[in-house]
Amino acid sequence: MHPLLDGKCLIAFDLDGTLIDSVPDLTVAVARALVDQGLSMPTTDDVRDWVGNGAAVLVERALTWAQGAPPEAMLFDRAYAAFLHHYAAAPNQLTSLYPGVRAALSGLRDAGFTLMLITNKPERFITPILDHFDLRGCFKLCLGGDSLAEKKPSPLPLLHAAQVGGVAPGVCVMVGDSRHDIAAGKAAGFVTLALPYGYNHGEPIGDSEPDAVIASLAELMA
Ligand SMILES: O=C(O)COP(=O)(O)O
Ligand SMILES: [Mg+2]
Repeated sequence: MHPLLDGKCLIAFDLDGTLIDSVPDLTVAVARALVDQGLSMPTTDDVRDWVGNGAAVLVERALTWAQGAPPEAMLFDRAYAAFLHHYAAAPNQLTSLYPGVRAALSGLRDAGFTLMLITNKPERFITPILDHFDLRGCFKLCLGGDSLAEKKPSPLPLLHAAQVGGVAPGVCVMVGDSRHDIAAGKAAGFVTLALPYGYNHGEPIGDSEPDAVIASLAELMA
């Protein structure tokens, strides 16, 4: 077991860039949404840097990139609706689990940890994706970016998770790939563990000063 899990009982996991490599499917949905508006298509590398603040900000960043200026409200509304439509049609076509995820989640659950999922993704996409990978049963609670009044980097969803788990923030851990996970974790009083392989706007996750950077989820059980 990783030493920072000592004495802890609740672990909150981020989804995109932490458990799943979702950028290929996000790219297809964003590209289709932009083409629907007569705009040009981004690449996977473009989209990777736009992920992390939820779907609305993703679409806003994509439109700003395509037009060279922030979108007007009507264009945004059309493109956002198109993105939701296209992503809902194929959230799992090209998405894969990162190495070590399945074994770590089942191992930690069997070791007695309460596992929760806190993503900035819209809540409606959580169940289809977790069901696809047969992971829904690992989590006691799953929160999306629109489940509560605030999303990460706000500590609100993490504090809510601790409350639902009936434990103090000091015995909770946040595991994530982006500065928003680490900022939320620090503000909530959680221990923070970071993965370097995900999506962090092109910055090294160590810059956010998590309590530790681990190479993969396998290190949680090692
Ligand atoms: O939808 C996003 O922007 C990212 O979601 P995440 O919080 O699971 O990384
Ligand atoms: Mg993430």
